[in-house]
Amino acid sequence: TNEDATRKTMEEFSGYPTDSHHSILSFSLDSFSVESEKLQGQIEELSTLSDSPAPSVTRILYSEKDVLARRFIKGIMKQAGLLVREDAVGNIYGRWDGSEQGLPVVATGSHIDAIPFSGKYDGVVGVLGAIEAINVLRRSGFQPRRPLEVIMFTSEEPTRFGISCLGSRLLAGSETLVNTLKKAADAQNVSFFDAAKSAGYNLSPDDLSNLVLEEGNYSAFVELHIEQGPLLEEEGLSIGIVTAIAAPASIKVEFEGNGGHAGAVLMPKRNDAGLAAAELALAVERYVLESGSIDTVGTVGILELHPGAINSIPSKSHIEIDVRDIDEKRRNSVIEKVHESAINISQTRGVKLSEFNIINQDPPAASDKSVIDAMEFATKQLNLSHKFMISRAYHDSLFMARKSPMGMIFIPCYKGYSHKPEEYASTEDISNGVKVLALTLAKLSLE
Ligand SMILES: NC(=O)N[C@@H](O)C(=O)O
Ligand SMILES: [Mn+2]
Ligand SMILES: [Mn+2]
Repeated sequence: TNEDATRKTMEEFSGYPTDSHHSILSFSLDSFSVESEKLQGQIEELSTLSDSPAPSVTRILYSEKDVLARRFIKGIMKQAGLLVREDAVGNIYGRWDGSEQGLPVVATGSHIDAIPFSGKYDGVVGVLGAIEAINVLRRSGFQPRRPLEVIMFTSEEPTRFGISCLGSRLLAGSETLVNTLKKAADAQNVSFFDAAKSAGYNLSPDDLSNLVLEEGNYSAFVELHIEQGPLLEEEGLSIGIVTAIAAPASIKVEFEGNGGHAGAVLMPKRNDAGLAAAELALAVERYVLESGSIDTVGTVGILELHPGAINSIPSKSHIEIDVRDIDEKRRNSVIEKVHESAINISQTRGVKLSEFNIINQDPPAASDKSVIDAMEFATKQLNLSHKFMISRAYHDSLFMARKSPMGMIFIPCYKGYSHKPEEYASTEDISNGVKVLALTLAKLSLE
């Protein structure tokens, strides 16, 4: 019965027979105390390591602020008694060894990089909250059987080199990515390897290939994250148990026309690369809306014109398109239509389609039943309201799912805001998330 399962877990949990279980049960969970003020202080302190003014946060991969933030995280991991190490690309690991050596590890983690002018909580709650979850378990006298590990992944955000989930993708193994990184450069034309070097990561392409995780290295991976949507708040629920992560794709497109004088060149004579980009952006919206499902979303987050002068017809345009859906086939058919459109637009407007490059086209990921069960068990033990839901944002979990049973825990955030300074999650909601994560890790560590 469920009662026996709970009693069995609590027995394993505390290592004491449960004939006097009443106090142990209440003790165990009651002793689950999150130092929420301290945690909030850490979130605030980390948010000051930013290249944009408060309340916004901007923290780009391998920037000076990123290096300071990494040092900050390693310090807090050490304070939590974790064994800290880093890999070649700067994924940072904090381990708490289990009572049984050599068993596959239960891991948790997220990211601390932040896109331009975003908020304090995206990713950060899943790193600082994970370290606090370890502290919660230590304070309650728990002893892990399988080792527990907190991971801070390098560059979940695609800001600097246009590649999302760079650190976790490499752990999942991607020779395509290794080859892409060999020639990758940022907007200032700094190469990936030079940027890494400037941050203290002296690595070679081989180092990247060698990062791939061995099968079975992790027995489970759980990521705590703000929902980045409004549902939990709207429905007054504390916890979201994520069952699947939508499939993201990103495309880079460039058009080239022959530009010219905004006054002197008459409309019939123009090959305007700017209008080509604008027309394609609207086509993205049209195809997404015509997909027949609310789950299909499309965004043109970058649209740049060259030379970028009011009185000069754009001779070049660069746009970046983000298309997502929980249904991979439906998403891919949108991408095909967008590609056809780009070709048609280039022909009708007499501009050259100089680039149509699909940077990534990732499959969706499903959470694993064993991890979902552990998250549901924890949420119920803590008497927290919850729902099962999908993640429309992508996360490092999308790639960890390729190497380990995966699950995610969502907490509500203010009006579902994210990727903007108004992003906010309450101390109470964060604490609930930390407790659910702690109990989930404990259960998975004993299994
Ligand atoms: N979680 C999150 O914000 N991930 C982003 O990088 C995204 O664009 O989904
Ligand atoms: Mn994000
Ligand atoms: Mn994130």
